Amino acid sequence: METVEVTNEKDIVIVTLDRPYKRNAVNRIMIEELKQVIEQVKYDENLKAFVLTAKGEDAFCAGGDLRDLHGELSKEEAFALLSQMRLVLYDIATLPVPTLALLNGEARGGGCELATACDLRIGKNGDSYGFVQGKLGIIPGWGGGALLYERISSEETFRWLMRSEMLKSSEALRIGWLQEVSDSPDFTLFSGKSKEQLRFWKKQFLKRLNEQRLYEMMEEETRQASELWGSKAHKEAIQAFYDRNQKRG
Ligand SMILES: CC[C@@H](C(=O)O)C(=O)SCCNC(=O)CCNC(=O)[C@H](O)C(C)(C)COP(=O)(O)OP(=O)(O)OC[C@H]1O[C@@H](n2cnc3c(N)ncnc32)[C@H](O)[C@@H]1OP(=O)(O)O
Repeated sequence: METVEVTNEKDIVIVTLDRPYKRNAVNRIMIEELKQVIEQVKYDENLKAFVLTAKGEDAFCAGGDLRDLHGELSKEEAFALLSQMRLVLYDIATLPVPTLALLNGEARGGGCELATACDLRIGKNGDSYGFVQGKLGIIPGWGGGALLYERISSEETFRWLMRSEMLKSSEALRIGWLQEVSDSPDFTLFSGKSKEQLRFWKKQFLKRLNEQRLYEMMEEETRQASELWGSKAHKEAIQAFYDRNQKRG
């Protein structure tokens, strides 16, 4: 694959985002490749656990690729494109095995949404993470806000989405978005556990989740994000990003 690397270590699938030169931003090719990966793992009876990480030291994922997911998309085009990635996140969140995001670097926007689709998150000391969409004139486009309500308290979710700021790993740990902070995140959590153990624990974990309600909340979020996609504030934010990078040459 061009933008995603998939390895399998004793039935633990490790998916590594592989666009480090673009801070692992999610472009259309990566969406397609993630869809293919999820379609495979969803039905893999041998699967014990699912790990999501990324190449490079700087970023786990800088969100949607602002060249692909630009402001000129119509509401309908934005909804269709955002929905593809939303369905990937929903499938990750409802996999029948434990899922773990090993955050090799910062996560921003959709990168936080993607990490939040996993059951658990381990980050690195000193990194930062932010649902920054509010500062870009939009809201999470892949249903990540709805997922966040499943991971941390409603009040902290509400606050983070409205603050739209980057949080240091220590703060992300305090609010319960990170479960661990380490200099070298790994998935030894799963070591020595059988498929039966791991799948049962995930079955128990999913019992508290109303999957239909989550699906509907995620879809509603994508629809609202699409309504905002062509807004002046969003177009200006994207232009500012282009201009910033143009100036830097
Ligand atoms: C649908 C997605 C939507 C959602 O649902 O919520 C979102 O994800 S909204 C959030 C979108 N993401 C962002 O706004 C982040 C944009 N990027 C940045 O702010 C900065 O790049 C950075 C992440 C803070 C890193 O800054 P810095 O260390 O100064 O590196 P560069 O800016 O030079 O980036 C290196 C390289 O990567 C490219 N890049 C980074 N982020 C993106 C992106 N989101 N889309 C496309 N490309 C991205 C950047 O352009 C540089 O490449 P070159 O220009 O080729 O050098």
